[in-house]
Amino acid sequence: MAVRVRLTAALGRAREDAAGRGQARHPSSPRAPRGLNQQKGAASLAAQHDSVREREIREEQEHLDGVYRRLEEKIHEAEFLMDDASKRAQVGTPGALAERDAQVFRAGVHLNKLNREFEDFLFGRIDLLPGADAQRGPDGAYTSIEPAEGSVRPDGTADIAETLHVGRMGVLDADYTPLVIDWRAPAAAPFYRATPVAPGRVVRRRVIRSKGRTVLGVEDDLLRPELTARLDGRELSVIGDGALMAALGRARSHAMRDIVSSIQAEQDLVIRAPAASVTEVEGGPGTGKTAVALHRAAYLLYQDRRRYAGGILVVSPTPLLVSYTEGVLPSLGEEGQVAIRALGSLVEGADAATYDEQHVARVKGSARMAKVLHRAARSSLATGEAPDVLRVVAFRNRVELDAAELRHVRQQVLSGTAPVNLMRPRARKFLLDALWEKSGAGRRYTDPELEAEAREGFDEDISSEDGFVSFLDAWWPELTPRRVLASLADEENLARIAGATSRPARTGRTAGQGSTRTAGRGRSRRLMDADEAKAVAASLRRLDEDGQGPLSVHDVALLDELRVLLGTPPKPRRRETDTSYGDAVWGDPMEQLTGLDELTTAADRDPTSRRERAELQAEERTDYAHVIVDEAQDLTPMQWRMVGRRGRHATWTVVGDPAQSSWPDTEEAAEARTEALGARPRRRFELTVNYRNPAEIAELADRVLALAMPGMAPPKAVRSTGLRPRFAVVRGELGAAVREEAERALAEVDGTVGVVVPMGRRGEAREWLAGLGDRVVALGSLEAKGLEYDATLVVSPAEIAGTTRDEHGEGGAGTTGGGGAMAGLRVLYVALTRATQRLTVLSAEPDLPDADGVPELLRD
Ligand SMILES: Nc1ncnc2c1ncn2[C@@H]1O[C@H](COP(=O)(O)OP(=O)(O)OP(=O)(O)O)[C@@H](O)[C@H]1O
Repeated sequence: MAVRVRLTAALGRAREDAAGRGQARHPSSPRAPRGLNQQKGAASLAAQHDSVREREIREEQEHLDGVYRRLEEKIHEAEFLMDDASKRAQVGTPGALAERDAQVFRAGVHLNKLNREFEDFLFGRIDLLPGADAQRGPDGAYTSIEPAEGSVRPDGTADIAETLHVGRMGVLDADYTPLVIDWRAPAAAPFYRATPVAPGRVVRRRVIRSKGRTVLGVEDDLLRPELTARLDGRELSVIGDGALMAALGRARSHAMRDIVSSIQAEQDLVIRAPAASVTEVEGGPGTGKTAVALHRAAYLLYQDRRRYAGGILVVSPTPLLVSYTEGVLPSLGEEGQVAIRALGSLVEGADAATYDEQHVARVKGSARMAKVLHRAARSSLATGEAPDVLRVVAFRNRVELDAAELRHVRQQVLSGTAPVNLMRPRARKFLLDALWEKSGAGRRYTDPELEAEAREGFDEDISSEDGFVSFLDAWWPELTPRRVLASLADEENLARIAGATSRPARTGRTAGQGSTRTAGRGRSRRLMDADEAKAVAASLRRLDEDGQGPLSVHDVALLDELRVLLGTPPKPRRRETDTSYGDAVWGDPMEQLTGLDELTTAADRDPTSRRERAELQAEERTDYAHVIVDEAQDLTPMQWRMVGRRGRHATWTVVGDPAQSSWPDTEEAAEARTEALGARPRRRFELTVNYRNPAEIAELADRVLALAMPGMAPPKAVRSTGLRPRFAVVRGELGAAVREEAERALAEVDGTVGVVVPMGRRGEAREWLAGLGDRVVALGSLEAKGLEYDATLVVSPAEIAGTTRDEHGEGGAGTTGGGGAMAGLRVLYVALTRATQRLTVLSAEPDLPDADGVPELLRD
């Protein structure tokens, strides 16, 4: 007989083993001191539990064995298809080759998927009441969300009508009954969405833990605890402590895991939101924004592979976050069509990981830089190297344009709006006009037709003169973004272009508005003050005059802006028609195949299409079908412009948390974001539960939130560990104290330890921690974004927040006052919310710790 115990109505869950392991989370069933008889009773109950648990695991194992038998059949089928396809290749007619290519491709994709060893291929199950109608969907499951009338009898009993197993991909039995439903299929939605308040047809939700082909355990949630439900005549049993808590309690590694088996209802709504226009998601630290964004990418590909063949771009703030998250999509069975890029790597050839000092970053990221670069692009032609006289021979006479005349011609050319490099034909034409005028030849003709003929000859003669061609090359050279950026390392040049004076420049929106005057005329509107120009120019001296050298993350957005301002020769646009097979459109079919390198497709043998495909890939790097922006609160206006260009025709998912923004000028960034996303309609979602931090850590972080964003509601921490944050004070040398606390944290947790230091101390911190192993990492405060560790050591909150004087170059976050001070507190908030288990705060003198070591900023 199955054992069934009802637990709190509030939780709406029942646990078979409430007498034992489940009690810590269910205060309504406290562990009472037990007498001997009670203990005996408990022992026999426990034995029963164990046998029910074993039986349930055995049943799931049988199901999993059946699934693998079916998968093996499919693998044999795929191998047969591959074999057959390679024989067709020997026939050699174009029709046979095309057919073979399609077959190779389909079989390869299939084989590749099936061969992938998922740790938990099958992870879920739902037991359902009969549906309100008897309709079945394409995956063989009933489509109705609501139960049929009368499915629950008046005495509170009901029969389970359908059991669905949920996994990483769908598997149908030979007779088309669903053995496993893909987690993204509509039929799997109730697995994530059902709650005790709105259970729909779901009576029991089960998470199955397996490794390879072995089922290790099951965890159940009872969604309708008031029912006595039977499956095949036997009462439904309920096992385990709950999958979510089990997942959250696991030690962390340096790679994010997928959450496919425990996605929560509010997260599922975001993942499955229709991809129309812009989906905006806000939520505090640890609410699963990054996880949800990545699962959404997998969901969108599943829903509409053809549409998203144009690529999905995930924009991440740092390379660290890219490498932390990049395993999630492959674990969900999706690779190839999703590019995860750090902001510093969005431009081809750039791979920036260096950070500018905050006051420099603030100027480089600001929208006024667009104006500065516009002027720079146009004034870069007028360098000292440009020739200042043009001499040609026309009608056997010498014709000459002097410096003033050439300047006039350049201004005329630049009055157009095209990108500078694309104005070269216009420059050529205006030069010829000026030479014709100067030669006086036009005045000799009264007949316009004759004049036009003579002019045509004149243009041809002059244009083919070597002297004219080399003049044009030197006078209107092709400019590269890197070179123009490097030209701003010259402080005088930058100050002139930016109209810099010693008076402070107006920041934000107003700074660049209203003026049409150009730097070339020397009366330009002021876009920077003298100090700003000096600091920005100095930061660019890392580059040589060709712009080669280490770029900062903020330089990359400037390069992208210049790329557009300067222009590149247009490429022929074409869509990916020659790589489509049947219903699906894919990148390169051969990339999907496993162990089949010896086979080539007809497309591969054709050099033209190979080139076209390479061009297509290059083109796709700047134009995606869907753009996902993670940590969106941190994009500067210039970065929004850069990202916006990559999704001009895209749908968007934008996730972020204003309370974690390290950008001081939030209004300016909001405007840039609006501009990047255009007038597309927005759909907003909020995530409210913090899955990362235990309540004890969240509570401390909330104090900083109250300072940084007064009135903002923090997310609710889902669990509590009873471990309060530790406060320590540096007594001697900072490095020794950091090392000691890091060692202590390493001893306390099994997984990772993150040591968050002010940006300027990154280098030192790595040395302090040398030799402690790869479980511990040192991070600058801005690098901690999005990451998490089992234990975190936060070093000098005041210095991280920038509330102390910055003596370390890149140091504190908010040294520029006003918005900068608030931004600094938000950076501290990020640092304090990285720990999944333990947090230590190490204070130095500027933190003004009290007798308990609690720094001033973190006191109540
Ligand atoms: N439904 C879930 N089941 C299991 N784990 C979850 C779930 N949702 C989130 N998590 C875990 O919570 C942690 C935080 O998730 P994530 O990093 O996506 O949050 P975030 O909102 O992006 O945080 P931040 O804003 O601080 O970067 C991760 O370890 C993630 O795996």
